[in-house]
Amino acid sequence: MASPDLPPSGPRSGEALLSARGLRYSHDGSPALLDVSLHVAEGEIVTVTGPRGSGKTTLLHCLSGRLLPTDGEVTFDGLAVHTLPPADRERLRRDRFGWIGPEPTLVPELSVWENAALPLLLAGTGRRTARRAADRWLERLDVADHARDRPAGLLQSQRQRVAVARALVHEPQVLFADEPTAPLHTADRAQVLRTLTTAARSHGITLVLASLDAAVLGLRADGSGPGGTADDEREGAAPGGDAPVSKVAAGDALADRTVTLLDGRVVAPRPATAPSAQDPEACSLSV
Ligand SMILES: Nc1ncnc2c1ncn2[C@@H]1O[C@H](COP(=O)(O)OP(=O)(O)OP(=O)(O)O)[C@@H](O)[C@H]1O
Repeated sequence: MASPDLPPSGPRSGEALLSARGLRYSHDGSPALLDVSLHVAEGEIVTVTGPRGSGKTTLLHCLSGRLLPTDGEVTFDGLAVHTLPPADRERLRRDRFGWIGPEPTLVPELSVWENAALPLLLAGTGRRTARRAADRWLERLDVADHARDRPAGLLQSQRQRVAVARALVHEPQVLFADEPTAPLHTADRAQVLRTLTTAARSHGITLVLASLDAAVLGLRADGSGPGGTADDEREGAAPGGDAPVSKVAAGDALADRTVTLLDGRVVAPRPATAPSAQDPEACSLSV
């Protein structure tokens, strides 16, 4: 939850796990990000919203090292992501980040459980252990019955659930989710969003979620928001057999903080404009 004594600009860079400063990015000369700064604390759930074309996807791509910014910097856990050699950046993305896109991109030749277990298998985890972890997430996402099927035999919405399981199976430090509920029906959206945010809370995963979906902003962990389902009850047991999922207190919004982009700039919370004498960084467009 956003602590009331946090400044509206979000955590200061000194406390942040993930930081972007002065990010600019142009697609073939067409500007998509214009001086965006963002600091995300460990375990924080931040929603990035804004109209179509405002730069949400580009921001997540830059933060996760999938794109290198034209200007500015991205740091994660003390690492300058934008200057890492490609192989190191690849390893960082594979081992410590998770990614969910708006379309499920699964490997057609692999079974559903192998797809879900892929991050563990690539990291050298034994097949039996990887299978167990994948099965637990597939169950939680209501697709365990398809564990042995090929992705082609599933509905698009089921494939997206498998993609969500794959993003969570290695319990990444940061999970980037770009419109993760786009292929889902309204009722499914609520469950998948809740599974994502509950998993993030229980496993201390930092979540950066880009969404046009008003439900992300309006849903309540007690199910009182739009499209709430009874699936909360099933989320008590955490995959991995570790600490039970701690539910967010009733009435709390699922995201800690929302950052709004418009035309490649942060427009809310309003960026600080006046630097203070003690705080020279406060003059940057920082949220
Ligand atoms: N591959 C690309 N080539 C050229 N321009 C692009 C490309 N990807 C994005 N853009 C442009 O960059 C700007 C930001 O796009 P981006 O996809 O980051 O925004 P978005 O907020 O995620 O939009 P949406 O909600 O539609 O996904 C838009 O003007 C878009 O047209």
